[in-house]
Amino acid sequence: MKSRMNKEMGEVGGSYRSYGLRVSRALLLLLLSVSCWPVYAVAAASSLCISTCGGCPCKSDKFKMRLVILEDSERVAEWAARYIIKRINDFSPGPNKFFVLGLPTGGTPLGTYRKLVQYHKAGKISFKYVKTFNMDEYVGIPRDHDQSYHSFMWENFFKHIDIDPANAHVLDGNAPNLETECQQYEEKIKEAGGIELFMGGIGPDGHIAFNEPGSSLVSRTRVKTLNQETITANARFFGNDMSKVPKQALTVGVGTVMDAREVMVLVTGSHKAYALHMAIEEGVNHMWTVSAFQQHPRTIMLCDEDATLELKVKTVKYFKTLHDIHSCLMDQEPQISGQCIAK
Ligand SMILES: N[C@@H]1[C@@H](O)[C@H](O)[C@@H](COP(=O)(O)O)O[C@@H]1O
Repeated sequence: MKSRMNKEMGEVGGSYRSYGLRVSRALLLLLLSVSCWPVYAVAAASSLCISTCGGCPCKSDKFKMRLVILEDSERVAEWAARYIIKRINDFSPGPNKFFVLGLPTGGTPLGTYRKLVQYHKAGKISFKYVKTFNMDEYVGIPRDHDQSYHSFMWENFFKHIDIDPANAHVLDGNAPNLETECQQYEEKIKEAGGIELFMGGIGPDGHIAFNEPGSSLVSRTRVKTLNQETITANARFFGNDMSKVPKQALTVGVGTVMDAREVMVLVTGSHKAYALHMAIEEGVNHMWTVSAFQQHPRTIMLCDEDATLELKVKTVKYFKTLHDIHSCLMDQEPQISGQCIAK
């Protein structure tokens, strides 16, 4: 009887509480709708403000995957370089606090490396207290081969900046024991404190690093046999002679990249458009390994207009609006196009 009374009292109390809750929720909504008005003016939808920021004033740094669309590859390179610089400088690295940066090779990040070198020469960024870990390396070609990823990184980036070569890590594709090399690479990343920002590129089949279609989405650094599409795509670097393209590589796993605190994937050109569609608009799928980053808490997919050709107009519009709002409200990234439309 007593317990029934208590229950009834509880229910009555509950209804008072839920009435109170409803009132405070209404007040909160009223407050949000007043303080969010610049966002509403742009987004024309209150749900956008709440789903992207978790509520105004949009200062949360927790995102789902973001897609930043810029006009062309030149702007992508500029944006990526400035973003890296901002992240390193905000981190304030020092002798006891190294910024750990993951890096890719390939044609796509070349422009970003060029810009980083320019900014370094202009005194805007130092790599003295930065440790880098590259994504991958071919197996079996000499380290000083002009197409090894060691040579690529040295020629295009490391030799132009003030990084201590001992802090610039690239997997050794000629190690006596390749499995041990891969295990030790994982340990070195851990010892360095994990990767703060991992920049990546993708192949036309949506692979990240050398995690070819069908790779496990929780894979770690390992030896990988390359598939025909990747060998064909990379033949351009070997005088278009497929027989000269290495057939195996060492690569960080999808899981290794997923462990990074932040990931930024560069995607440029119409030949990557289908991969971008699979990465953004379809579900997580090990046949398109880059799609795994839909489940990473802090991933930026940075692309040019050409790479969006296979996306729905609605998707492009949604992310473009979101990007403008974020750039403006977060003041967290470089403003390339300049104008903050929400202010
Ligand atoms: N292992 C590399 C990847 O890390 C790179 O992302 C991809 C795309 O290269 P590109 O940027 O030249 O298209 O090529 C290779 O497969």
